[in-house]
Amino acid sequence: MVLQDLGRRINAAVSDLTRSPNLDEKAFDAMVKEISNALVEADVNVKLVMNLRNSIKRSVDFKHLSPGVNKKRLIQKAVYDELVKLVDPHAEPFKPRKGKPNVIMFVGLQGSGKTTSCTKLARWYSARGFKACLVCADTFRAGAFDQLKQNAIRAKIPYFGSHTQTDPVAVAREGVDKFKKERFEIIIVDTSGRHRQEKDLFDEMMQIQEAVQPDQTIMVLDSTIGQAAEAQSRAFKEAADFGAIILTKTDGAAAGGGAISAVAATHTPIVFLGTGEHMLDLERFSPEPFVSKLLGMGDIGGLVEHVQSLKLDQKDTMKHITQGIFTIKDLRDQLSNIMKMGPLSKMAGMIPGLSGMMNGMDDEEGSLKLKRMIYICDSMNEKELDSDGKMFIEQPERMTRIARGSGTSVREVEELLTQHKMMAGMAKKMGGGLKNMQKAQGAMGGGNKAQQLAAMQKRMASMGQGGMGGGGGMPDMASMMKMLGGGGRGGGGMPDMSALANMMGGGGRGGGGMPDMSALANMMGGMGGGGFPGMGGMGGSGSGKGRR
Ligand SMILES: Nc1nc2c(ncn2[C@@H]2O[C@H](COP(=O)(O)OP(=O)(O)OP(=O)(O)O)[C@@H](O)[C@H]2O)c(=O)[nH]1
Repeated sequence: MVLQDLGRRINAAVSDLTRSPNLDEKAFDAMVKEISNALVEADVNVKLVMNLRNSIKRSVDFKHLSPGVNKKRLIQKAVYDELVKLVDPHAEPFKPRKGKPNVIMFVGLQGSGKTTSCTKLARWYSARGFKACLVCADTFRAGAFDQLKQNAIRAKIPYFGSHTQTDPVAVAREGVDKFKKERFEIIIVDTSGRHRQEKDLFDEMMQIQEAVQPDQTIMVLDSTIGQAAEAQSRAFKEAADFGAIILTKTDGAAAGGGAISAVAATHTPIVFLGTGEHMLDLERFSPEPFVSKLLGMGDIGGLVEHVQSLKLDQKDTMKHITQGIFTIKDLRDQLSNIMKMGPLSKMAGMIPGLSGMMNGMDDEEGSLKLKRMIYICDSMNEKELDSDGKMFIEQPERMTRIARGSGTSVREVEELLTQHKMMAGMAKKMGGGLKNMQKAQGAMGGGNKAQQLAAMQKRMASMGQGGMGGGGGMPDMASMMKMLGGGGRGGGGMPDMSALANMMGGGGRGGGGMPDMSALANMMGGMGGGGFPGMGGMGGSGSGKGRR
């Protein structure tokens, strides 16, 4: 059972209860029991589970409920709040300052995912405008420097290390001094791991700490150890003044839930979760978004952040859309942007209600479909790409040529052109409306969109809406629209929520295709750079395996 399954189980328990006609104390007790069992199976400490169970029961005291109270909402809110409490370390991590050198030192047992996480974090900061670099002070494991070097080159991060120096303290000092002189802002020092020798690990940590004076020391913990993470994080908290934790491999094990709650219980801040082997598989940890995501309520703030960090190139397309134009090349650019965002299943977790819907959807299938669409575009000549697609209707033989050139079928080419036609129609309708939208956005004070959306999500959560009990895991779009200011069809400065709703419905019209991640994410996050609604029907001709 992976973390997602834990969320689904809790979600199902709450939804079953709130939908049942007899919402009585007996049914409520059964729900609390099911949630507790799921948590214990995810290796959450039994004592913590008992506390959670008692707190939920106290919050929803059936004997003293006044008749007018909305039981459903009260129960959803109690479960949400208690889960947040369970994973909240109540400790603020260090925040790096721009324009200053911030030294971050990594420690952890061998194989915990330290070197991988160092590079992920350097890339994360680099994507957010920090000048980041890596120092390899792991002189213990042969090949450690080469591994870091390879990762760093792939992520385009400057690095320092030595094949000959055997003293980790000397390498760390030399590397940090060099990068400080070169005015790097995030200097990440990777140290050697030990195999179950905590004393050695902490001794070396102290020595390097002494030499490089880190602003933050991060311990990397493999979350598959579940609640055993408590002992390690407790020892670490005592040894490191500025200690924070990254929990890795949360993608593979339900025990991640146990590890998160165990670390939280020691009040050591959890800064990030490792969610896979890929460079982009690092998610900032924050209790409320984490629980929202776990319960299928999405993490809009996280989605916005993710999209912004990808620095997607939308300039040409946006310029076109403001003029009411949408060429096939624009479609191709959007398809590539979707590909850059990472596996569809991961994106889905951030979108309210979507993770449940994507249940069973195959990432490989989705990305294959996208690739074939890109191949089709790549087989077109410049004139065709810059066209509005009409030339294919006038000269259908062009389709045959392209199908042959791209190794696809004429039907697939037709589908792509239909998709394009629909989007071009939307672009035309939007035309100048988008310009107004950007103007209005400026007039709104240019506030931080990510913050606004995160606040909105918080509000949704506290209202007990969203994925839980929203009927089949879908969010309550009406209230979401209300919260966003009444929908923006009139170009009033807010995103086009009707298009968003369509996309959340994921190709509903087309019959179980892929939802439009790029457009959705852009609409939510890329207001400055402009939104891009309208690919809801994509995949309508797809495999139909979106909802098995
Ligand atoms: N699935 C998954 N695998 C991960 C994650 N983080 C790291 N890994 C994998 O875990 C393995 C060990 O990672 P390393 O980064 O080499 O571990 P390390 O702690 O630096 O190891 P030493 O240098 O030997 O101390 C590698 O195969 C990584 O790809 C994660 O979040 N999810």
